[in-house]
Amino acid sequence: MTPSARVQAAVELLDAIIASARDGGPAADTLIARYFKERRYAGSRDRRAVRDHVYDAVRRTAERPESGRAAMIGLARERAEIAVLFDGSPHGPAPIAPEEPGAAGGAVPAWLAPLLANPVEQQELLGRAPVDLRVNRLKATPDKVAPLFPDAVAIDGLPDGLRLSEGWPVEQSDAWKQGLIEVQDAGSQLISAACAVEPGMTVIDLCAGAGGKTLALAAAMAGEGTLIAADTIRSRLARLAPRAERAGATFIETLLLDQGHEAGALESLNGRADVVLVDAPCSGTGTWRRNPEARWRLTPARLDRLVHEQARILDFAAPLLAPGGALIYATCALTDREGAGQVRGFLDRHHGWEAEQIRIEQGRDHSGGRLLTPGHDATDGFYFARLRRMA
Ligand SMILES: C[S@@+](CC[C@H](N)C(=O)[O-])C[C@H]1O[C@@H](n2cnc3c(N)ncnc32)[C@H](O)[C@@H]1O
Repeated sequence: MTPSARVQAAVELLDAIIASARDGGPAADTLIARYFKERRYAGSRDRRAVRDHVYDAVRRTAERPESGRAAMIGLARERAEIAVLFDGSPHGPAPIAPEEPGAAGGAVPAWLAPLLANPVEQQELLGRAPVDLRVNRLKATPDKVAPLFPDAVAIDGLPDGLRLSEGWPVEQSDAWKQGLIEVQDAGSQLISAACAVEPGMTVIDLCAGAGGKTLALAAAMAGEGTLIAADTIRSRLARLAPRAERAGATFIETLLLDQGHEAGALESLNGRADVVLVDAPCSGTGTWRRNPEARWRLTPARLDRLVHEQARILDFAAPLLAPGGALIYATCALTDREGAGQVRGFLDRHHGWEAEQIRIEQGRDHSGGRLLTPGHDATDGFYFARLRRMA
């Protein structure tokens, strides 16, 4: 592919990503993989260059653009080496007309910026994310794993954490294939640590997804006790089984919940859990480093729906706790409505509960919980709180 043809390919991909963001379709990574599957003539350097163009354009554009071409023209207006590739050559993009609009630059959509928690460094939400590993204590120790990754550096506050540079192909390593390590952002690892689970406990990961945090909880429990991973989406829970197998965490039980009827399926667990983790579905504002087009998907109406669902999940989680047990509420969103506001609402609705101090050094105290941000902590952004059911 010529350099101009790569820009045109980025324009076409951006059109698909914009439509998918508008219509709730697949993520950008999936669309890029599909695009190249149908274009076998593109070599690995072409693919990398097109992908870089696409993500550079997505990162610099806060609001969903009119078109892929507008998104790329916005980038070209900042980068002369891209602008010259709009040259009208075969397979390349047509020259940019003098008045032709380009997408405006920015980090956070205008409607959303005032809703982010005050300490959040908004410009830093779109930086490059490193690859963080968690050593799986069920199969390995940091001493055994660290020499396998000589470039890795330690992560403050996480004895089992190791950090590699962006794009490291961890899943091709023997250590990953053997289940000695998991790829897990340091923020997620800190949330699992804040759960403070111990061997022998009864623990419920209520929004387990494919089990990223469940596996960290399993390792902290040393494989002893009861660990239940629940979710409403069958395909997500199904992805946990092979991961648990690889990690040697076969004591995990899964529970598929019926959306809107969760309390019935959970009834037999009422009053039994020492720890319940609610890693709630959210706007994902803390993960834009990895999914920058997520900000093109979010709308005020979708945010309202998420806030309502988070409160509902907290309400059916509460009865599961034994007296003295802890409900950990976590969200990779950085809006106060999804974080501090949910905790305040929960404490207003439920008596006999208190927000506990979280004893980790990373992050900042924020309205009864803890805030992690890419700018302050070099992790994905999270808000989390520990709510104790008083004995
Ligand atoms: C932020 S993701 C969880 C990520 C996961 N804990 C991890 O560490 O990889 C939120 C999850 O909540 C699930 N979810 C949404 N509504 C739910 C509900 N009413 N009850 C349980 N899970 C729900 C979603 O399917 C999604 O998998």
